[in-house]
Order: sequence, then structure tokens, then C-alpha cells
Amino acid sequence: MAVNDKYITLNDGKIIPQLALGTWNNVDFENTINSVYEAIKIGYRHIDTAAIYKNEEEVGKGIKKAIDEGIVKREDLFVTTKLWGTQQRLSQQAIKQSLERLGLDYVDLYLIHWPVALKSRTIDPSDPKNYLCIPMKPDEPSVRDIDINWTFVDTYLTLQHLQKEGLTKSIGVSNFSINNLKELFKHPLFKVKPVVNQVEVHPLFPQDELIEFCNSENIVIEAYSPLGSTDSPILTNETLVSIAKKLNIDVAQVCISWGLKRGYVILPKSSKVDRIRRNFEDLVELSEEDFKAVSNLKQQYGEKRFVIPDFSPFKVFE
Ligand SMILES: NC(=O)C1=CN([C@@H]2O[C@H](COP(=O)(O)OP(=O)(O)OC[C@H]3O[C@@H](n4cnc5c(N)ncnc54)[C@H](OP(=O)(O)O)[C@@H]3O)[C@@H](O)[C@H]2O)C=CC1
Repeated sequence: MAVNDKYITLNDGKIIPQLALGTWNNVDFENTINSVYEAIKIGYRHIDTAAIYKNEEEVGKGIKKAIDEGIVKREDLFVTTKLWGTQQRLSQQAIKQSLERLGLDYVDLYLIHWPVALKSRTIDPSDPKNYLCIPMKPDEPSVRDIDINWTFVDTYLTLQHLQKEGLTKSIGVSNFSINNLKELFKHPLFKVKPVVNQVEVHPLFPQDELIEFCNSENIVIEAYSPLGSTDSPILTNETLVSIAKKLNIDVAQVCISWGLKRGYVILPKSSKVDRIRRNFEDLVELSEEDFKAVSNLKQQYGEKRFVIPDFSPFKVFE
């Protein structure tokens, strides 16, 4: 089996392609249509989006084009979207809106994006993408308006119903700490375990403890920002550059190959078709020596997390 062609079985029995296309931060929305379409043509079967990325329409158009051209069937694709904090009280409305934007009858996976409920705000009629009543960037100060009377546990209980209604095949969480998961598990109405926890994971932030906990609970880790996100210092790291040179691939593909070997789902993003192709086709089974060298980077350079939105006073990651 090729390195890029593996599936993982989730705790609800569904299967998930291990390698996905991430779609965050592609500021050229039209380009997203083409990126998604080309990715599916290349062989990607798993697309990751979110309401806050404001690209669900374009992701949906890319998917539709590929389906219309007979490149793929809907049932062979795995599509994930996420619930933003301003809609945590309104998850049924939110998922229906996401489905409408995506042009789909169901998503394969619906995630609580962050364990933080935010107050919703007034729609800005001048912004056609402002359907969530949220600013473009999650770290803008105006999103720090925490809804203290609603918790991620309340939200998760409503997600269990969305799955029953068939709006999503599976449900999961994102950016949940071990403490967040433990808090969720102890609620008396908690019945359906999240199938995944989507969190930041890359060579400078390997998340060993969280991965071990999630493995013990049969929750699959999905590694976001696996290349260290935008303008990543990881891509110029000298150890990684020398491994990449030796293997005649990009540093990005060393990081992806390392993540695949660690056994979780991995979501690299690119808006450039040649990179999307190389991030899928130029993957390798890393030797033990190279695998260890990448795993040791954290000791050498120290831990570094790149995605840190300010939801204060709520303490994420604790
Ligand atoms: N649940 C959550 O809270 C979060 C989820 N995510 C998900 O994870 C996905 C991936 O994370 P993201 O933060 O986007 O970052 P990634 O770690 O995937 O890095 C993306 C960056 O790497 C560049 N890149 C991609 N491939 C290559 C290559 N072969 N050579 C050189 N540079 C390359 C991209 O540039 P270019 O586009 O120009 O190619 C982009 O700047 C997101 O798109 C999203 O789907 C991300 C963050 C938070």
C-alpha cells in the first residue's frame, strides 16, 4: 500500500483517509475551488475546512466539479467542517448553513473548532462573507467575547443529535486538552465518544502526552499545521533541510512522512497545485534514523506552538 493511501478506522467504525488537504488561510477564495478540485484529481480523498475559514462555498464548488466530472463519488470523499464559537448554542442551524454552503447533504465529520463558546454578534451587511458575524481572523480582539453561560460540554451534547439526524456521519473535537476531554466524559448525558481530536502537531510540537491520552481513549489525533503553519521556521530547519536533500524531497514532505509514520491523520495545506501534488506523491517511508532525527528536534530547538488565538480569560490548552 502506498504511503499516501492509508485509512484509519475511527471508534464509531467509519474509516478516514490518513492524509487530507487543509484549506485554512487561502486568501484567494477562487483559488480554493481549483486547489480542492486539483487535489481530488491528484488522489486526495479527505478535505478539511471550517465555517470560520469562510471558504465552504469554494471547497464545495471544487468538490462538485470533481464529482460532476466523474473523478470521484461523494461517498468516496471524506469532508470535515467545524463549528465556530459564535454558533455553539446553534449547532443545528450552523451545520445546516455549512451544508448549504458546501452544497452537500451531509459531512463526514463535524468538529467543535475550539472548546470556547463566544457571544454571537451583529451581521455586517457590507461583508458578503460575514455570515457568522465574526471577523476574518480568529485572533482579532472582537472575538474575545466569551459566552460564560454556555460550555463546550453543552455544545457537544447537541452534536450527538446532529449525528443522529444524519447531518454528519461522525462527531469530534478540536483543540481539546486532556482536561477538556475528561470534563466532557464525566457528563451524565455524554454518550458518543469524539472520533478525533484535531490539534496542532509537528516536529517542534509533537504533543506526545495528548497523543498518548487520546490513543488510550481510542480517539484519533488529527495533526493540524503539520508544517508549522504560514511562514514556518520548520521549513528552513537545517536538520530537516539535510534530510530532505538526502531524500530528494521538500522539507514539507519530510514533515508529512514523519506524521504518517507516527500513525495519525495529517492535514497539510497548500494553495499551490505543484506543492499539493508533491505533498501527496513525494512521500516516503522514513528510515528509523531519519525518523529519530525528526523526533529529536524538540529537544534540540525547544517546543514551539504556532496557533495561539487569544480567547482570554478562557485558558485554552489547559
Ligand atoms: N482546528 C484548528 O484549529 C486548525 C486547523 N487547521 C487545519 O490544518 C490545516 C493545515 O494547517 P496550516 O496552519 O494551514 O499550516 P501547514 O502546516 O499545513 O502549512 C501551510 C503553509 O506551508 C506552505 N507549504 C505547503 N506545502 C509546502 C511545500 N511543499 N513547500 C513549502 N511550503 C509549503 C503553505 O504555503 P502555500 O499555500 O503558499 O503553498 C502554507 O504557507 C489548515 O489548512 C486547516 O485545514 C489549521 C490550524 C488550526
